[in-house]
Amino acid sequence: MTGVLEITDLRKTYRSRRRGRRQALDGFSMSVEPGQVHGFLGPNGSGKTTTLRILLGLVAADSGEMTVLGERLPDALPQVIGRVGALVESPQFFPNFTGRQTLSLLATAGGVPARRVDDVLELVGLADRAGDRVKGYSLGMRQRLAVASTLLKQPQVLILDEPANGLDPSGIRQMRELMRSLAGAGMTIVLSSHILGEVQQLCDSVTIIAAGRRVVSGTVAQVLAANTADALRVRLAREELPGAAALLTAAGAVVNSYHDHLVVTGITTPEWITRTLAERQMYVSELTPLPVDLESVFLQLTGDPATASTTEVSQ
Ligand SMILES: Nc1ncnc2c1ncn2[C@@H]1O[C@H](COP(=O)(O)OP(=O)(O)OP(=O)(O)O)[C@@H](O)[C@H]1O
Repeated sequence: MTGVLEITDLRKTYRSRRRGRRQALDGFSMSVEPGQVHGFLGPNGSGKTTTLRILLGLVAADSGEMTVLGERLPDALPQVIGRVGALVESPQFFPNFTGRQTLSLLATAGGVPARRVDDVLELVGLADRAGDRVKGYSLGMRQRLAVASTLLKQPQVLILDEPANGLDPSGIRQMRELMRSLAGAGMTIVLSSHILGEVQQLCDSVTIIAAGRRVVSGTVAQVLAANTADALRVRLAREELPGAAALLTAAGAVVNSYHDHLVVTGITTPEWITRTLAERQMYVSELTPLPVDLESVFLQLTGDPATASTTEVSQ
């Protein structure tokens, strides 16, 4: 075990009288190298939050091994927790406190020197608004205040569950810049997210989980390269799409139909498509290789229907 964070064969089953037995983690493993921004991705209910809660000692695993910064968890949690910042549940702030008062209170409670408050306000870009009450903050500012609260103790590892959830594009960009500057300063960041385009832009490496098991992990470039599907977008007159889809499918291609085009995979020679359709007097108006992105890889590997509709719209 060499990474900053190592998880091996983690298992967890929830048992409740009302909901019965639910296996949240089924032999899940994950590894994060130092100084990386690591995206932890999976469909709803795949086990992300359970993993993060187990790491932080909020829930007990049934079995498996975990280390953070070389310390074995959960036994060494008291030794390591001071070096780990985490945001797994949205923190509640007093609305009438200012940002600075909020952090000062947390610094005092955590035995952190008061001068650190201004440092973290600067780091998260809230120094100018530190004297304003939290109730006047945007959601993005509150999220950055929450991240600031985890930075007070100068952690080496930051664990964030959906840090960009609910943010508008400018809030997402500010959060991305914050993550980049923290990683640039040497921090290792693990973040779960559903915003796959954002993860692709921000993260160095990813782990994708589905049904409590790891389905893929590696650098973003490796994951994309290993899952390139050679997909081609084929456009024809709309009324010809159903006939063309049937013809290409019968000839051995894998075809997905969209309202104004087809996506064809499993074919390495685009000329074959043009010829096969032209022989039936169907003429292609566009034939374009589709760039593979993390969203399509995620969909392909997890079969997540929630993401499928997003993929369809964006093609
Ligand atoms: N306290 C609990 N009691 C019973 N079942 C639970 C509990 N917490 C989670 N589960 C179940 O465990 C599975 C994994 O849930 P988890 O919250 O870890 O997934 P997730 O990947 O974080 O999902 P989301 O993206 O929706 O937050 C789900 O089937 C969920 O219903």
